[in-house]
Amino acid sequence: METPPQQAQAGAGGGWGAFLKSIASFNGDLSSLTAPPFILSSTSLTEFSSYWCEHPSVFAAPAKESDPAKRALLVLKWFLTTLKQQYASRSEQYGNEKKPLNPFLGELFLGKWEDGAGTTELISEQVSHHPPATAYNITNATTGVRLEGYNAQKASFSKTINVKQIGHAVLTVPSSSGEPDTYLITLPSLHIEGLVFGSPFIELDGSSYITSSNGFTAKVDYSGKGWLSGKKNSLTAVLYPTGKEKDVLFNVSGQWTKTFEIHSGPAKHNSAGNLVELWDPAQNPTSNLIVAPIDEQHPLESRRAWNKVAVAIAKGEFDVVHVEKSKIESAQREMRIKEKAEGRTWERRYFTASPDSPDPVLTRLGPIVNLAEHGDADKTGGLWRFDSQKSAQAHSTPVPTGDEAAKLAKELLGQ
Ligand SMILES: CC(C)CCC[C@@H](C)[C@H]1CC[C@H]2[C@@H]3CC=C4C[C@@H](O)CC[C@]4(C)[C@H]3CC[C@]12C
Repeated sequence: METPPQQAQAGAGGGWGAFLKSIASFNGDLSSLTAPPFILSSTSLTEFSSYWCEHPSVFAAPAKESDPAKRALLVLKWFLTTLKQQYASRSEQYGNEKKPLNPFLGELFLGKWEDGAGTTELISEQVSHHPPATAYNITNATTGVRLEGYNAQKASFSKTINVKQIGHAVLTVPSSSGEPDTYLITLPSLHIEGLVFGSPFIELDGSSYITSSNGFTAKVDYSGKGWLSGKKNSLTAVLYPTGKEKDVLFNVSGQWTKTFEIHSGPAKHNSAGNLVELWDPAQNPTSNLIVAPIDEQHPLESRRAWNKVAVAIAKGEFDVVHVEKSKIESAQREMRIKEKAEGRTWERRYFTASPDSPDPVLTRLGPIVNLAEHGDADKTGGLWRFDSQKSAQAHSTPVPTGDEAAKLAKELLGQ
């Protein structure tokens, strides 16, 4: 169905070669990259928020653990299990990484998981377009475990595409003994491998952190092929009481695409005797996200809004792709001009940008993981927080149908 890279390279007059040249001189805004057709995905970045919770029971598990250090370990374990979905699922599914659709302001992706963990609700919204930023909120109804966060990307070119993630996530774990735990999570940097061969895939770089209000910090180090372990997608992680990096309580090692092992104590003592757990994604199938059928969705929901583009991509009709994308882009441009003239801004449906006052979570935990108090708000269009009042309002408002839906689709998406 899709044109393999080699063919496209040979057939389309050096489409891939021209693309490689163009990225060598681009400005850092990934959404401005014009990629050759075969690398286009019909999935929008707003959908990527679901990667945080493809194992809802692992997500919710910390709520049932009474020991604070073990709770922090379960949070670290959950975070590590999400990496495979986040960063390798497209290459595993299609044979290579693809260029996702660039969401429009106000784009929504809504869904839920129903499984052994009960109901877990996903809300994802494009909260900024210049710069592009996506915010999400995921709540497990049974335990009250809740993740919220937002992210943007800053890319640079040096040998390949290097992506720094801007933004962070906050996990709240209710506890039976008083105050809920708050975990502040930072995001890894990544780069694209395999570019010159026309089969791009992701490798993670550097470190990321999880630090908690109950006094534990986890540091995760990423490395690829030809570095330390020599295997691609490698990771090591340590969990320690905040400020005492030498007092390693647990350590993790393995590959984020394959298996990883958790041992108690520092890595130098690792043996079968202190193995706490081995995580094998092959033994832990992901839970299926339930999304409303397209004709029952809100006109701004991702799969409904991009449906014509997605169909055209699947058929390989790239002139139609271009026409349909342009309709959305120009309707959006006009909407922004209109808003400006009327002195208003687009009302986000589920999130609100915090005012300039210091954010309580970032003030308390940010310094431990090198995150600024203002959350790099200038690079994400704001410091975005889930707004439960707005959400309640959205939940009680019926999804527009008929003429009302048609009017919205026309005005906002040019459809
Ligand atoms: C495929 C090549 C040629 C084109 C470049 C595509 C770029 C725009 C793609 C490739 C991989 C993508 C990343 C893959 C995974 C994630 C994790 C998710 O939680 C936030 C978005 C983020 C960080 C994506 C941002 C966009 C991204 C960097």
